[in-house]
Amino acid sequence: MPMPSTAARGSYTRTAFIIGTPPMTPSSPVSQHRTGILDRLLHRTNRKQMDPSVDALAELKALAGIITTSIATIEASLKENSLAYPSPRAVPFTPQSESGRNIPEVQLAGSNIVAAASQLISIVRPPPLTLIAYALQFHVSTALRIAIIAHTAEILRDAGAQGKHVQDIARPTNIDPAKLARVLRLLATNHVFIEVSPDVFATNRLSSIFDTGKSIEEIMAKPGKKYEGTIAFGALLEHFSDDALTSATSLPDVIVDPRDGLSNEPTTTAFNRAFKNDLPFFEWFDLPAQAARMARFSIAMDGATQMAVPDEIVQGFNWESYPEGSLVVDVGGGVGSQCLPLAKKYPQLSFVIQDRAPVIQEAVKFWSDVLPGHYKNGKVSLETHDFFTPQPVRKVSVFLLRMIMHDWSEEYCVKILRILRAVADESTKLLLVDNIVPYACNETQSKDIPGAERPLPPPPLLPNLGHAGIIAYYTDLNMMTLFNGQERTVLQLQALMKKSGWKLVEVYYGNPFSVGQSKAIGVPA
Ligand SMILES: C[S@@+](CC[C@H](N)C(=O)[O-])C[C@H]1O[C@@H](n2cnc3c(N)ncnc32)[C@H](O)[C@@H]1O
Repeated sequence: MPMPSTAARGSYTRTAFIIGTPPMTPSSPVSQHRTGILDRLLHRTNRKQMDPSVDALAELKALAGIITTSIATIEASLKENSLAYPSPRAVPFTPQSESGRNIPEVQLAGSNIVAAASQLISIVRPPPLTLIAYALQFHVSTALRIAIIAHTAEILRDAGAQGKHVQDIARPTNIDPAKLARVLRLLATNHVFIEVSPDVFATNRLSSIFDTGKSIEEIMAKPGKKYEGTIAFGALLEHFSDDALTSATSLPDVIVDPRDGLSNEPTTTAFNRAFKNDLPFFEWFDLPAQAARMARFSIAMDGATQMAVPDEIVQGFNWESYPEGSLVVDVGGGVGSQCLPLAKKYPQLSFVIQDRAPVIQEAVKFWSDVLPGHYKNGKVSLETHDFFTPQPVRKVSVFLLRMIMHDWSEEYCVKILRILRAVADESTKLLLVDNIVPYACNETQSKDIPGAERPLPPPPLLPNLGHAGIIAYYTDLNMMTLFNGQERTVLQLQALMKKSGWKLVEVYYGNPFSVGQSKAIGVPA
C-alpha cells in the first residue's frame, strides 16, 4: 500500500484548522485515530489514481480543450451574426441585450463551457474545500436576499463603474454598513457586484438583474410595492431565498421521518414543518397574513417568464398550425404571463387562463395593463377554477400546463390530467411545459420518443451536461421541499401520461440553458 504524502496530510491539517477544529499534534491519540481514517481514505484514493483509466491530468487537458474550442465557436458565431457577447460589466441586463448569447450554437458552446469549467474546478480544488464550499452555499442565497431587501442594485444604478461607499449604500435602509459590506463582498466574490476599492461597491450585469428600475425614493415611499409594474426578477430570487430556503432547512428532518418521509401529500412537506402549518403551499398563500408573499410569487412567475430567452414558450410547438378561434386553456396559468407572447405572436388564438381566485384577481390587473384589447374583446378570459374539479371548458385545442406538474406528486398529477382527458376531443393536445430532467448517466430507453434522444456532450463531460443544467436539479429539490412535487424525467412523464389516458408523442428540450421551458406533448390515448 502506498503511503499518503505529507503534502496531503498537511492540507488536511490546514483544512481542519480553517473550519475551526484544533490543529492536530502528531502524538495525540485523537490525531492518530483521525490520521488513521485519513490514511485509509487516501490509500483508497491512491489506488484509484493508479488506475490508468483515471488520469486526472488527461481529464483536465480534455476539459480545457472543450473550453478553448467552445470559445472559438462563440467567437466565430458572433462574428458571423455581427453580434457582441454581453460583457459581465455591461449594465443593465435586459433580455434584448442577450441576443449574442442566445444564438443557438453560442448557447450550446456556452453550456459546454459551464459544464467543463465546473467539472474542472471539482478536479482541481482540494476535495474538502469543494465540499465545504457546497455545504456553505446557502450563504450566497441569504446574501442575495439581503442585497435585494437593502435595494442595493437600485442605489448603485446611477453610480456607474465608480460605485459607492457602503456607508451610502446602507443609509436608506439603516442597515449596519460593516455588515452590509461583508454581505456584498461575498456576492462580489461570486461575481455579483464589484468591489471597486475597499468597501466601495459597483453594480454589474449580474446585480443589475434585480434592479427594478425604480428610484430608491419611490421604493421607500411605497413599502411592499417595490415590484409593481416592473420586470421583477428580484421577486423570484426572494421567493427562493426566503420561502424556499427557510423550508429547505427542514428537508433532511422530513426525509428521515418514518411517516412524513414516505408521504407524497402536499401537507407533510419540509415547508409545512418549517412554517409550522398543515396547509398545501398555495392554500397557505391565501391566508391574509401571507398576502405579501402571495403577491410576490405571482410577480415572480412573471419575472421568470420575462427574463427567459424571449418567446421560448413559442418554440417547440406548432402554434402556427391552429386556425382562427382555436382555444388554448392555460390550466393553473398564474397571471397568464406565458400566454402573453403567444397572444402577441398568434392573434388568431383565444385563451382561457384558469387559476385560484386570488391569482385571477392579479391576472385581471396584469392583462388590463399589458394587453387590454385582448382582455376587453374576450380573446383572453380569466377564470377562477380549481383544477381538481371538472373542467368547464369544451372544444379545447391545447391544454397548456406550465410548471404545474412539477408542483404535485404522481397521484395528484394523474387526477389533474384525467380531468382534462375527460373533456378532450380527438384533436386536443396536452402541452406540459416544465423542466425535463435528464439522468446524470447515459439513458437509451426513451430514444423512440420523438425529440427525446439528444447527442451526448463530448467526454469527459457528464451526459447531462453537469452544471449547465444544474437549475433543474435544484428546482427538483425545491419542489420536494415545498410541495412533495418533482421535476420529472422523460420516462416519468411518459408513465404519467399513460396512467391518465394520454400518450406522450413528442418531447422538446429547448435550449441547453433552458429552465422550466421544456415541452412534453401528449394526445388522447
Ligand atoms: C408554479 S405556478 C405556475 C403558474 C403559471 N403556470 C406559470 O407558469 O407562470 C403554479 C400555479 O398553480 C396554481 N394552483 C395551485 N393549486 C391550484 C388549483 N387547485 N387549481 C388551480 N390552480 C392552482 C397556483 O395558484 C399557481 O399560480
